[in-house]
Amino acid sequence: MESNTEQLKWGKTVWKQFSQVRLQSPLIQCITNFVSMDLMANTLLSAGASPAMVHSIEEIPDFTPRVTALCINVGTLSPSSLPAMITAAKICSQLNIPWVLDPVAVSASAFRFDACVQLVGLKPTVVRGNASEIIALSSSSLEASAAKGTDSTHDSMDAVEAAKLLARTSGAIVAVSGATDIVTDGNQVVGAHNGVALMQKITATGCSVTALIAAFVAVDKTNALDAAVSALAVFGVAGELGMKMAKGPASLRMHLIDALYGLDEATLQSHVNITRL
Ligand SMILES: Nc1ncnc2c1ncn2[C@@H]1O[C@H](COP(=O)(O)OP(=O)(O)OP(=O)(O)O)[C@@H](O)[C@H]1O
Ligand SMILES: Cc1ncsc1CCO
Ligand SMILES: [Mg+2]
Repeated sequence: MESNTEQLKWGKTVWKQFSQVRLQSPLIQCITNFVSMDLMANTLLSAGASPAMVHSIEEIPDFTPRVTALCINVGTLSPSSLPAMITAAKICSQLNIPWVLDPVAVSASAFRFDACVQLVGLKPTVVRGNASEIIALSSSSLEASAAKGTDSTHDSMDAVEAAKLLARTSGAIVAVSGATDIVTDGNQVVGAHNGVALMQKITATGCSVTALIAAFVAVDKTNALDAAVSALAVFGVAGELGMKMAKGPASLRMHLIDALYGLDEATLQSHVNITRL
């Protein structure tokens, strides 16, 4: 357990960044999968951000330069959706707009693996995946991964070295979700221990926390590591608070969103559990 002073410091950082999201209401473009759109948009709205699920390649040259941050998620990737993702990522990289990549089920196929490798090459600010996704993406071959679907078959702590390697080779901040959420720039490693296991039984909680990371990075561009830690901690605390009222995954989904919307400084500070690893 980290010292009280360290916890208090993290509590202040997390609250400061969350307050900025509420104050600035950053416009977050999400090019995401069909499963996650609803939960992702509602997560962003309850956190105070402004979501826009604008996907069409025809709209990207007009729209993407005006967003505060972009979230790209390959969950239901197709040959027709990939060019829009690449175009939007290129615009963000050129215009210094932060963007975040969620490599959902990166090992599902060679097409998806190659697409994720290409997107990582377009310099995302943050890459957030579950442990199996980050382990697969950090290796250079598709064969290395056992998990082919969207759920992790690894513990997040098993992915620390893979996350550091991916951060060093890509230049991105890498976040791994799980019982302990891990965030690294390739050197420092921070663990956020909030959340409840039942969050894994609600589809798209991972996708939604990636979008929340985009909202936090949008308001603190120069400190993407802390922003990613803060977003993961806030979402985890909302899960813990929601769990007090939930009867199962469906009601947890509802109560998590309510808890995120109503989260106040004192409650956040007393729940945040972040340590350097
Ligand atoms: N065992 C656990 N204990 C506490 N929180 C957890 C646990 N597992 C996952 N979480 C939390 O659940 C959320 C989703 O993480 P998860 O690793 O399930 O993402 P994912 O596999 O990418 O999900 P999806 O693909 O369905 O969006 C994160 O906020 C994470 O911190
Ligand atoms: C279940 C599922 N399939 C493709 S994307 C997605 C949402 C969780 O990642
Ligand atoms: Mg996922």
